[in-house]
Amino acid sequence: MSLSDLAVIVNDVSKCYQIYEQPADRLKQMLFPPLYQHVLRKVSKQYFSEYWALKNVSFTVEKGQSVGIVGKNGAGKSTLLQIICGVLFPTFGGVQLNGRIAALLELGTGFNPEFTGVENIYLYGAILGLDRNEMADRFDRIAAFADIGNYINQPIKTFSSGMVVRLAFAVIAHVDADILVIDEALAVGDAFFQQKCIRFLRCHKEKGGTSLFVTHDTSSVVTLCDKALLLFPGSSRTPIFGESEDVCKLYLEDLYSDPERERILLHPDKFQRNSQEKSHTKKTLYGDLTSFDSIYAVSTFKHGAEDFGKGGAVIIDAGFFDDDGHRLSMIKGEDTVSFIIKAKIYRHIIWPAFGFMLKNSLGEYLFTEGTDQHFRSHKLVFDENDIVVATFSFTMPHLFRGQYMINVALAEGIGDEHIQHHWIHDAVQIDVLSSRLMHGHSGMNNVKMSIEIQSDSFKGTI
Ligand SMILES: Nc1ncnc2c1ncn2[C@@H]1O[C@H](COP(=O)(O)OP(=O)(O)OP(=O)(O)O)[C@@H](O)[C@H]1O
Repeated sequence: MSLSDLAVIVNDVSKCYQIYEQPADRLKQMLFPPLYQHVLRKVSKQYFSEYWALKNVSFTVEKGQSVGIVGKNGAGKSTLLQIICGVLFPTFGGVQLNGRIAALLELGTGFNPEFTGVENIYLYGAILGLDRNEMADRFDRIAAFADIGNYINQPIKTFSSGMVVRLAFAVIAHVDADILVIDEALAVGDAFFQQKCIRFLRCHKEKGGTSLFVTHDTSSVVTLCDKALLLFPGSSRTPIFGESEDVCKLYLEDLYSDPERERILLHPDKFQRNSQEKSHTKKTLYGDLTSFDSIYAVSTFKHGAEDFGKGGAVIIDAGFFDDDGHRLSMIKGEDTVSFIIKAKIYRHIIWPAFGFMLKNSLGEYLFTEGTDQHFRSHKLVFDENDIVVATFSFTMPHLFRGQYMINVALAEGIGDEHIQHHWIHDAVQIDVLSSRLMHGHSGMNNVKMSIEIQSDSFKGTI
């Protein structure tokens, strides 16, 4: 691999912070630096202790790769990103970049709180090397992406943290950066904005762009990143760089091997079987699943959501309904529900097919359903001015905690050879308020659980 194939080269980077116990020590260190102490013939004294946040970090990122940076709190992830972006100097080592970099670091970095959103867009552009005309060309797209309405004309200091992230992401998404650096920013925006950012990041990668993310969410690293870097607090271990899945496994191992966590959880002596239980040789316990409901809040149809299509039909409603046709705003895992898509037809359509896709916060499709194959033999035709309604009835799956979105679509044609007449991103939102799942994407329905204990120490049977 030649140097020109690399976007980022991090070469033996170390960062030492000086820790002062009290503010006066910082002043003393400034007034009496070691050389001055030498001149005064005083015994050289250091008023700070050293903390090595990073030690000997080296890795390279190829053009077009996405890299996730993981590690426990205080492992040095943000420090490393700041060094890569050039806002912090390393104590030793260096970073080489090949391409234009745009970063979303700590909330509001690069923005002036006194300036309006509009002024900050131009300021941010200037920092990234784009002149006023170049930014003016992109302004409408940036404002549409940020979607913060008239707040864009207000000073940034009046923005909520979510609005700051929306604006910052909108800018870095439109400056034609080759390398994007993002520090936990996606966790701040709302679910619709997150989906928009994920779509943008996938698109950036498809076009050959490079990205570096800091996150605590290993599933997003495995899904979005080719490689990952694991850092350890206080540089206690050598950083590990490798395939994202392997590195995330090591990160989880590191996280769960915390001795403090084990000390709290492992008290075997506190849990003894009672004497009555000891009189049995076998005991079967049945799981009480009813006390662990999965409960979801479901939005209504989002009019004006992002969409595309040829316009031969327009989806005018979508949502969850019960058997009596009432729209549902609250659903439990395993409830029987109907997901309904309603459309108005604007021209003659042959082989029409409805579909919907349930996505997690990373934009991954967890479930997709479509009418295409099931209705082929009916040789369906829709005509201008028809109102058509597709109903999908099913038992609601158990979902992991988080926010989910549903895309809805109406296409014409068979299989992959079809025209999308109307596709709406994020038409309906599901918020999981409680979940019986501890891991994974979704749980199985109608699960019965039991545990049988067989032991020689038991006497008798139940
Ligand atoms: N300016 C500073 N002065 C002194 N110590 C600092 C400074 N900035 C960071 N540190 C320390 O360096 C270590 C690494 O901090 P950093 O913010 O890079 O970690 P992180 O992995 O991003 O943590 P988190 O996941 O909690 O955001 C921490 O122990 C932090 O206290």
